[in-house]
Amino acid sequence: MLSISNLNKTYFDGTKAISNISLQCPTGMVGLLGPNGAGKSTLMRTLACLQPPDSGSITFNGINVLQNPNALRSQLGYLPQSFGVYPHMSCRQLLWHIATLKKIDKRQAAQQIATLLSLTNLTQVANKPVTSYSGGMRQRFGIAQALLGDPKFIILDEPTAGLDPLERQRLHSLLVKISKQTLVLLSTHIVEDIENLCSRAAIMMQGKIVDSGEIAALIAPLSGKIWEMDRRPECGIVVSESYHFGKDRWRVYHSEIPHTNAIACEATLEDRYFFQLNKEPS
Ligand SMILES: Nc1ncnc2c1ncn2[C@@H]1O[C@H](COP(=O)(O)OP(=O)(O)OP(=O)(O)O)[C@@H](O)[C@H]1O
Repeated sequence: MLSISNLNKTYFDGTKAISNISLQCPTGMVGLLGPNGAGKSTLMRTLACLQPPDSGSITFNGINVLQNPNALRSQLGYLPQSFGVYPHMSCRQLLWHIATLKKIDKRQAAQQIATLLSLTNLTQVANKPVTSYSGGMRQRFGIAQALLGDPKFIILDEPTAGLDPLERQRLHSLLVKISKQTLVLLSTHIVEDIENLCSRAAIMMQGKIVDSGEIAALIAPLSGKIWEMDRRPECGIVVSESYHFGKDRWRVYHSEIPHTNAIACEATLEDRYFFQLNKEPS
């Protein structure tokens, strides 16, 4: 269980990136949703012990993370939004280097590296420098290094960025499997991925958690009140305006049918997220 209490972080220029955040995350996959600049990466970097908060506390399975960051680091896998790699080192060499830093026993490291290369579909190119990789291949290397050492807490900041649909699907299957015994904190702008993969989610805006919990419970207040229309509605609250086959499509929140042509829809996490975005002052 990850437990965050009253966490605050203000940068030197006065930006309050995290504002009194409290959150409980049990084992499983937890989604972190929020618009650009909401503070998601700041929160994840803080949880990964890469920057200290100004105040607050973090515990993971009984470890006081801020007092004992090394105890967390040995159980942590972290994929940042962007990362650098040593030039000229191959993917395999880099994974061995990281395995050494994580103090993984040599036999276990050999086994894990072979498995992770296969799971991330990098075995064929494992001896090429990571700097020569395409964006998606590089991202898959990032995922492999995050999973090295069998971590009990995995933080993934936009893990599917740059992945083609097949690789994205492979990663999803892997994450669902891993999260049966591991806490996976997943931040992505693809709301559908969070709805499909996670049992719980937290919505973050302007440095604050505005709602969190089981995804079914987050969506429940919109249930039976979401309608889809091909024209701008005259009543109700517009949740989102999008396109399908190039044609306008509005999703509307209203307690009763807003127009004879409106189609009743199952409420989604995306509806819930847009509903929240519309409520918050920007
Ligand atoms: N090192 C820094 N110094 C000053 N301000 C920062 C720093 N890092 C982030 N910020 C600011 O903190 C706020 C939160 O940024 P953060 O990167 O955590 O948001 P985010 O939710 O991850 O955004 P995105 O979805 O765009 O990645 C933003 O206003 C950002 O400009």
